[in-house]
Amino acid sequence: MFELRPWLALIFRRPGRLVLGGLLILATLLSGIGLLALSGWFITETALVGILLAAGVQASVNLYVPGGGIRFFAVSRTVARYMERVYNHDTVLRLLTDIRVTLFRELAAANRAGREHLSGPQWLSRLTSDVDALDTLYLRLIAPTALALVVILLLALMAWLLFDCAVAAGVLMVTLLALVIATLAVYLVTRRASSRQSDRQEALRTAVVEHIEGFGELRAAGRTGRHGAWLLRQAHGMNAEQARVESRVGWHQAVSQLLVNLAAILALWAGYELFRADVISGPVLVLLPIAILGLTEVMTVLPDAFGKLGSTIASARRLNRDTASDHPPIEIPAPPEGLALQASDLAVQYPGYAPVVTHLDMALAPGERVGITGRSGSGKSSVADTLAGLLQPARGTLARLPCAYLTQQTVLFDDSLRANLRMGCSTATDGDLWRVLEMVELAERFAREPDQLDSWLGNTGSRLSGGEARRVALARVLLSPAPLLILDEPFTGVDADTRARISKRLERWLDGKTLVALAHGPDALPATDRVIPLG
Ligand SMILES: Nc1ncnc2c1ncn2[C@@H]1O[C@H](COP(=O)(O)OP(=O)(O)OP(=O)(O)O)[C@@H](O)[C@H]1O
Repeated sequence: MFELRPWLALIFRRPGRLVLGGLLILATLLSGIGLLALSGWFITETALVGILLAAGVQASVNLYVPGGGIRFFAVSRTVARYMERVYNHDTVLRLLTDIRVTLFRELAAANRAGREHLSGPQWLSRLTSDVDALDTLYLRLIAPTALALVVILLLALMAWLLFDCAVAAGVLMVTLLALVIATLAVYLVTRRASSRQSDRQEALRTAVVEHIEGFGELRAAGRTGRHGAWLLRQAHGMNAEQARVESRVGWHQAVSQLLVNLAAILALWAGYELFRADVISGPVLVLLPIAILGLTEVMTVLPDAFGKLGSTIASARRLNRDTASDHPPIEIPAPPEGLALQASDLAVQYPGYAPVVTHLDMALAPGERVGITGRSGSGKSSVADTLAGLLQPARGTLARLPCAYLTQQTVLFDDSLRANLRMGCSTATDGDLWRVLEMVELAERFAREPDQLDSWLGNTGSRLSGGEARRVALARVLLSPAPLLILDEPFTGVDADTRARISKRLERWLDGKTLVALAHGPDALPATDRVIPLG
C-alpha cells in the first residue's frame, strides 16, 4: 500500500473534482435504490388493494404520488449516470495526464544510470500498462468503496427510521461484513498472486519482444521452436496464476452477494414481525429489503477491482523504483576562463563495478582537438559518457562548455531525414542540411531519392546501411551550434577512403570548435592536435 502514496497524492490533487464525481455516483446509486424501493412499495400497495377489492372490501390507492416518484427516480438515475460518466471519465483522463507528465518529467531528468537498466519493452510497460493500472485507482477502487460505505450507512439509517434499532444494527453488520469480504478480504487473498502475475506478464512481454527482434538469430541457431515452446510455458504459467486470482475473486464476490441477499431476507423477516404487530404497513415492509438489494449495484464492481489491487501495487512499485529520484540529472559547471574543457583526477566507474578509468586529467583550450584512443573495453565510451554528462564521475572534477555528443551507438528516429537532422539544430535551413549532407558524402544519395530531405529513415534508421546511418548521426551532431563536440567512434562502418575524405572536410567545418574524438586507433579519428591513449 505504501507504494501507492506518491500516486495517491497525485490523484488527490484535485479534491473538488473527486468529491463532485463521487456525489454524482452517489446520486446515480440512490436514484437506482429509490427506484427499486419505491417500485416495490408501489407494486405491493397495488397488489394489496387489489386483493382487498377482490374480497369486496372498500380500498383505494394513490397512483399519482408514487407514480411521480418512480418517474422522478427513473429520470434522475439516467441523468445522474450520464453526467457521472462524462465527468468522471474527464477526471480520469486528467489524472492520466498528471501521471504521464510526472513520469515523463522524471524519466527525462534521469541520467543514463537511471534509465539503462530497463529494456525497451519494460519502458513500454511502464508508460502504458503500469500507468493505466494507476489511473483506475479512483474510479474503480476508491470511489465505489467510499460510496458503498455511504449507502450502507444510509440503509442502516432507513432501517432505523422505518423499522427499529435492532434491524438497523443487523443490516449494518451483515452489509459491512459483505463490504469487507468484497474489498479487504479479496485484496488479502489475491495480493501475492496478483503481484506475481503482473511481474510475470511484464517478463513475458519482454521475452516476446526479444523473440520477435531476435527471430533471425534464433532461426539461424535453429532455436525458434524451443524458444517458442518456452514462451508458451511462460504464458500458461501466467494464465494459471490469473485463473487462481479470478477464482478467489469469484468466490469472494459470491459470498459478499450472498450476505447482501441475507441482509435483505433478514430485513424482510424482521419487517414481517413488525407488520404482524401492526407497527408497519405491508408496502413499507418490502421497501427496505428491496433497497438493500440495490446495494449490489455498487458491490459487484468491488471484488474485481480489489483482486487487481495487488498488481496495481506491483505497477506502482515498478514505477517508483524506475523513476529518477535516485538518479538526479548531472550538472556540469562552465570551465575557467581560457578553457573549453577541464577534467581533473577523473574516475569513471559504474555503480557496483570496479573502476573503468582512474586519474584522468585533461585540459582543452577553445578550438583544440584531442583524440582519445584505447583497445576495446579500455573505457573510451564510458569516458565520453562522463564528459558528456550522462555518467556521474566517481571522483574528480569536470567542467566544460556546452557540448554536442555523438554516442557510440547510432540512434536515429523513425522520422524523415530532415526531422532527424534538425534535432541537431532546430533552426537549420534546407540549405544547411544539404551542406552537412555534402560534408558526410550523403547529399548525392538523398538527392536521388524521390522525397529527398523528406525521405523516411525507418525504425532506428533501418532503411539505411550501417555506414550511412552513422554518417546521418554524425551530420546531426555537426549541425549543432555547441562550441564543444564529443565524437565517439565517428566513422564506425565507414570505409577508409570515405573516412579520409570526410576527415579532411571536417577540418574546415570544425573551424573554431573544440573537439574530443574517441576511437580504438588514430586511423579511425579525424585530424587532431594530440592523442591521449587510455589504459
Ligand atoms: N552499464 C555498464 N555497467 C557496468 N559495466 C559497464 C557498463 N558499460 C560498460 N561497462 C564496462 O566498462 C568497460 C569499458 O566499456 P566501454 O564501452 O567504455 O569501453 P570502450 O573502450 O568504449 O570499448 P569498445 O571500443 O569495445 O566500444 C567494459 O569492461 C564494460 O564491460
